Amino acid sequence: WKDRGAAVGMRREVDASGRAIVRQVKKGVRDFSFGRVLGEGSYSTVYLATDRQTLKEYAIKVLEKRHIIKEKKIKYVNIEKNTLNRLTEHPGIVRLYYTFQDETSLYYVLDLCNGGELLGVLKKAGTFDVECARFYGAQILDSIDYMHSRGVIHRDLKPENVLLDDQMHVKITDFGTAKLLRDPREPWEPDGADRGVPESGKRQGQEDGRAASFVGTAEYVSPELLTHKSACKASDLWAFGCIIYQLLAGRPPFKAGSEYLTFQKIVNLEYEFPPGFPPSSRDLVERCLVLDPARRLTIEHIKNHEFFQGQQFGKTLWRTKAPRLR
Ligand SMILES: NC(=O)c1nn(CC2CCNCC2)c2c1CCc1cnc(N=C3C=CCC=C3)nc1-2
Repeated sequence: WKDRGAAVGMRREVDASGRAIVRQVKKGVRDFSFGRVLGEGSYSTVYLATDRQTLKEYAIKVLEKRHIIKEKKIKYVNIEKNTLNRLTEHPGIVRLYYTFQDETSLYYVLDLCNGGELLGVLKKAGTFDVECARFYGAQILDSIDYMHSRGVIHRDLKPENVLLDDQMHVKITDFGTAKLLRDPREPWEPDGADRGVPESGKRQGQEDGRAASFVGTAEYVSPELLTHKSACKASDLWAFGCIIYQLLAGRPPFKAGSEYLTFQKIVNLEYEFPPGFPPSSRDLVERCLVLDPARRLTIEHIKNHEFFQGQQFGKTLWRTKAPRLR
């Protein structure tokens, strides 16, 4: 597990002859003071942390080596690190600054998102109006567009994994479930290879004894993942449709008393719009929540949909002030 980020710190020291020197050093756990826990996964804990030298605050994800090895999760740890290393230049993706390790743990030093989860903000507001849903929808879509252009399928997009920074702008996180395409231009892996059960995923056995495939969070899982056991870029756009619906309705479109019943609703496309759901938003959701991934709206079609009329994407979008949440 090669650490990332060459010597990134500068440390003032005095050499043997008493001369002041500046030495380039790798950051390590001693360079940070750790604060409260921001979140816990089945094999990682994320802490608020402050760089003792620069006083800059970060989120540091700590993974326990012994547990990762015992649970055979080394592959997913590397998928997350390789994914974050591919996604370095976008304002809507949590940035990985550097990694280091000690004898017991691996450390990822990441952007801190003080605004918490989009889900928490939505729960407080109840529902978003169209202006807010359009702004947050645009930032999420712009981030998905960048991920896909870099050959990354997130596979577990949901409001809990959409964080907010100090400006209440989107920062997408948790790439332990991601799929890295060998060729970024492909919508999926040609050989359909898609195996693995990372942190927030569930293991789905295969009747024919084939290796288990990854399934994300029940409410946002795409029908193709449930029926064909493989994800493609359009699977993230299914989740996008679920998120837009949830921002405006205050609840996800597919939710039942158990995961199995939720999966049934998804594969049968069993959902309704609440009264008063805005018509152009309804049309967009209906064109994303299409069972056949090949017939789902593409990112370009979504950007040109009436719902996003007048909405800027790219650099302008990220310079726009977040709308006030009513
Ligand atoms: N799994 C991760 O990589 C991760 N997990 N968290 C905290 C989770 C809490 C539950 N919902 C999903 C996120 C983070 C990160 C990335 C890096 C990261 C950066 N900032 C925050 N900030 C938070 C602030 C308040 C509440 C929750 C998170 N959190 C994280």
